[in-house]
Amino acid sequence: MADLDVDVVVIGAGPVGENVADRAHQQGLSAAVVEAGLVGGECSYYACIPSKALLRPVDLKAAVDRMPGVDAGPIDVAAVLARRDQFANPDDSGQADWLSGAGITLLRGHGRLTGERAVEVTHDDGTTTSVSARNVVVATGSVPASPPVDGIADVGAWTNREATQVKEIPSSLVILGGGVVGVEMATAYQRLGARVTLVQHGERLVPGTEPEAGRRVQASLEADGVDIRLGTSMTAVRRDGDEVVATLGDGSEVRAAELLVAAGRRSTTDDLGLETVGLEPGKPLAADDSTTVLGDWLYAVGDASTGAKLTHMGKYQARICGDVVVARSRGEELGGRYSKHAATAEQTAVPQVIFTDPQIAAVGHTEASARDAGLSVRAVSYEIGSVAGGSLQADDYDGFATIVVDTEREVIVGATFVGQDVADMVHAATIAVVGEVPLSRLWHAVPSFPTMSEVWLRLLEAYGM
Ligand SMILES: Cc1cc2nc3c(=O)[nH]c(=O)nc-3n(C[C@H](O)[C@H](O)[C@H](O)COP(=O)(O)OP(=O)(O)OC[C@H]3O[C@@H](n4cnc5c(N)ncnc54)[C@H](O)[C@@H]3O)c2cc1C
Ligand SMILES: NC(=O)c1ccc[n+]([C@@H]2O[C@H](COP(=O)([O-])OP(=O)(O)OC[C@H]3O[C@@H](n4cnc5c(N)ncnc54)[C@H](O)[C@@H]3O)[C@@H](O)[C@H]2O)c1
Repeated sequence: MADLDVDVVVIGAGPVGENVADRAHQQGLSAAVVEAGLVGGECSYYACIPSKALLRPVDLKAAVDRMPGVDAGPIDVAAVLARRDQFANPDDSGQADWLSGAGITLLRGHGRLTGERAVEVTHDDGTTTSVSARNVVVATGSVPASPPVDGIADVGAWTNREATQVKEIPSSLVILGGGVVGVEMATAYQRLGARVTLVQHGERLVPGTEPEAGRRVQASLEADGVDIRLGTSMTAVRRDGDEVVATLGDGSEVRAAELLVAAGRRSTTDDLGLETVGLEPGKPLAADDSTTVLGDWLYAVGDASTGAKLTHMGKYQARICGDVVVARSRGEELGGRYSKHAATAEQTAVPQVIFTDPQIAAVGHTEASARDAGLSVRAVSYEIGSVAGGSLQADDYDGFATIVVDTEREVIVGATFVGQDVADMVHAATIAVVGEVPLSRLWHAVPSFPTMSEVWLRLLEAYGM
């Protein structure tokens, strides 16, 4: 007999795990979540929330500085860090209270599968709780990947945790990785007073985006004074007194007070008992569109899975997963594409906002990824500064929009917006992509004057409407 028997046990109470439990519980199932660290996961304390709390003030100051007649004054770094603490104080009692208030059992400890529909939780004091559950959901998130750099384990390198919880901005920072974390943290730290060097082994920053987006962010970071080293890897790193000394592939050395490793993330599936159910530990769990991994009982969502490593996509998978578990518990058939039981947007319309200056807000395909997927596409671009709303938003507005049009169906399969304050513009594109709205109908979606959304009209005209 297990110590606890529930309909659903979720391993990992990050934003994604919490949402699965809530969705299933709200529809009448009993649910428990197992959490080894903080309820709320990486996103709340060490990732999305604190990083954006560091970025919003520097973004706002840059916008004000671009506007004649208003004066932002210098940044009060201590006040910025204090406000960050209000958002991301690593105390999870509020989130734990929310779970218990919602009627979801919280088991603090490390969860492992011990066989089909069976989980054991090892608590901090070494005691264990056995849980039997009709459904087991893996929502264990991810940890930073460690690139193969000699000496990296011995220099006290920062991960996203130290970077987002920092108490004092270091005089200098070398960042390994020019992906999303790398460019966001380069923006924040350079503008909060550190001298930043960014090392990226590819030829461009944020490689998954339209190439011009990476170039604009690079130009802006360089204008801020960030030293960007593209096309070179870090090969070795050592401490020399108070400094870290990084050796790059071209033989050059970079010295800085701290090193931040931002070289991607690895799904946390290595110590999860996956071998007890015939799965290989240490890899992202491959789930189908219904988020199912095995049979009708094992599911994977969020960063632990092969899906997009983004909070909003994980929470979308969580809603799908909760509804699938509920449907199966009621003996109902699962619906198809675009039902509540299929995470179809994972294949067609993943949105992401990168909070650099300029911001990059994109959804669906880039031109290159659409061609790689075998689509016949035409991409058109337009400078946002050339529409009245853009020129009013900022002098010399630096930014553009691109739409990728499937020429056979005449629908948009991807869009990218780059520039100041474009974050919220991407959702209109997400609706157009998911809705497969024909261009002939989009022509009647009239953007208000004078807003930056008028770029939609110019894009359609550029396409030939
Ligand atoms: C610096 C940074 C900034 C980011 N900014 C954004 C952003 O702006 N927008 C965005 O959409 N995404 C952002 N992301 C990505 C986002 O943080 C992740 O996609 C999101 O946290 C994934 O949620 P999750 O619940 O799957 O995993 P996590 O948040 O990692 O939570 C997993 C939880 O599972 C627990 N756990 C793991 N193993 C076990 C176990 N065996 N037993 C019990 N508990 C366990 C962990 O302690 C953790 O609390 C950012 C990431 C980083 C690193
Ligand atoms: N605003 C957001 O949505 C947001 C913000 C931060 C992070 N995230 C998510 O968190 C995840 C992790 O972000 P990330 O930036 O760590 O990963 P990433 O995969 O976006 O970027 C890692 C980068 O590091 C580079 N790299 C890897 N090894 C290297 C080496 N040895 N030397 C030099 N460069 C090297 C890669 O070329 C790559 O560009 C991503 O999935 C991202 O989407 C999202």
